[in-house]
Amino acid sequence: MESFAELFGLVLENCRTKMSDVAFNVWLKDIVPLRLEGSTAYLKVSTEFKMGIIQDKYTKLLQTCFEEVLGFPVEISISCTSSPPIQQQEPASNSAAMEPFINGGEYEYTFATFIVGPSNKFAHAASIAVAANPANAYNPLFIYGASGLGKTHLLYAICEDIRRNKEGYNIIYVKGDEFTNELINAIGNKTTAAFHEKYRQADVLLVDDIQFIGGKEGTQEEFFHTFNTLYEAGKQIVLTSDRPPKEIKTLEDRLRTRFEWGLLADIQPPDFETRIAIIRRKAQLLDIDIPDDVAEYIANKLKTNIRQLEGVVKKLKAYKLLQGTSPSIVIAQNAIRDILNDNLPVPVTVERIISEVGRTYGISSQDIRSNKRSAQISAARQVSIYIVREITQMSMSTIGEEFGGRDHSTIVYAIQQVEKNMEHDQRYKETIEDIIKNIRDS
Ligand SMILES: Nc1ncnc2c1ncn2[C@@H]1O[C@H](COP(=O)(O)OP(=O)(O)OP(=O)(O)O)[C@@H](O)[C@H]1O
Repeated sequence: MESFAELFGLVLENCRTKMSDVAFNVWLKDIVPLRLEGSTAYLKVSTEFKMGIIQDKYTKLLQTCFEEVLGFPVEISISCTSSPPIQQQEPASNSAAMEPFINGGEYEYTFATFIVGPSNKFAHAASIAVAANPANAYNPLFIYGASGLGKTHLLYAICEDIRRNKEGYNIIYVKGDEFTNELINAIGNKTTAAFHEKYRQADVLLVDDIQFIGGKEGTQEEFFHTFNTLYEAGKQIVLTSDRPPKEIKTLEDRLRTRFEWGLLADIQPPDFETRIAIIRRKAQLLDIDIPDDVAEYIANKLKTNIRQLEGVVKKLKAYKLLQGTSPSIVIAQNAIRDILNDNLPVPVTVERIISEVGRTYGISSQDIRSNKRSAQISAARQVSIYIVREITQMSMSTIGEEFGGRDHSTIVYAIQQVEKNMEHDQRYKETIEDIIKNIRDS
């Protein structure tokens, strides 16, 4: 289970099946899960009155439902917002690299839990070599492949392996878009020196989804220097991307060539046998029996994304816990339908587009929406308007409203300007195409 909140969601669903809807909605629905510590579940509600009722009437039920989900008994400790605060143990917010090591051990992203097949054995072998011999095997190691095929898993496995075997190594894991955000914040807060310091002191730097720096000039400049400093100092760099460097449009040539200096390793969608092995492994971890015909059915239906395969197994486990139904082909059909629906693309919002354009040009969303007329802000605003039209197909007047009540002709003019610039300026055109791709892919 990814988090206590998610797990508590299952517990609540379980409770819901054992009481009336009204009672559930009145007493249990709004409970806030705080944390699970040892075998005590800490929960919070909004009033003392609710707290009293739950303690008197529903503790037993909650305990039963917890035990059915977790497989072991728990004590319930419930507080209310007006009672003295309980110290919450939040994980350190800036340690993305620690995430996989504190997930309660349900599914650690290690080499041991990575199933190797023909589609990923090259990337796997390269990752093992890099972890065993940082900076002396392949540098940089560039792993690429479509979403959900195990790139992040391999990065975490490299981190974990080095952490275990090379004492004192400074390992930094960051996502491409977080690197950009951190840089923008550092510029805003005048802390760029600290930013340089942080990244240039890494012994191993792992950047997940590096494609997100494409088209962002300031970030590329910064990353170029970080890359050179680390490379020249003999430090290991590992990058992942959804495509090879030559297909990341608007990546500066000097970065593209550097990314190709070491080893490029691709991951392809898994073959049938690997898909079955992954389903089996996940089922074993979640302690659920999946008959062969059901596993084969799932493997035949979901061929391109391992995250979805795992999602189906999790759903089967949830059905078993909540409804007592054992995995069958019919249940698997439902689970697959749920997963595919969950994965329908989320509609892109205007805010999302503005913020992506803002990040590319180093301008805040607020300025893009404002009436400020500086050349840079106006240019970013025009690009935002163009992309909103491209992606959402909103009417000109609705776009005008989104951008602070601008009239129809201003919107038409902005779009025409961008189209004109795109015709004459290849680089400008590629930047816009890349922003659109980033938005559509994320
Ligand atoms: N070969 C494998 N063996 C076991 N589990 C795997 C394997 N490949 C992927 N997974 C699991 O599939 C899920 C998705 O993998 P991961 O997050 O690494 O994909 P990704 O390629 O980084 O995707 P994205 O580009 O969307 O971030 C994870 O839970 C991961 O553990």
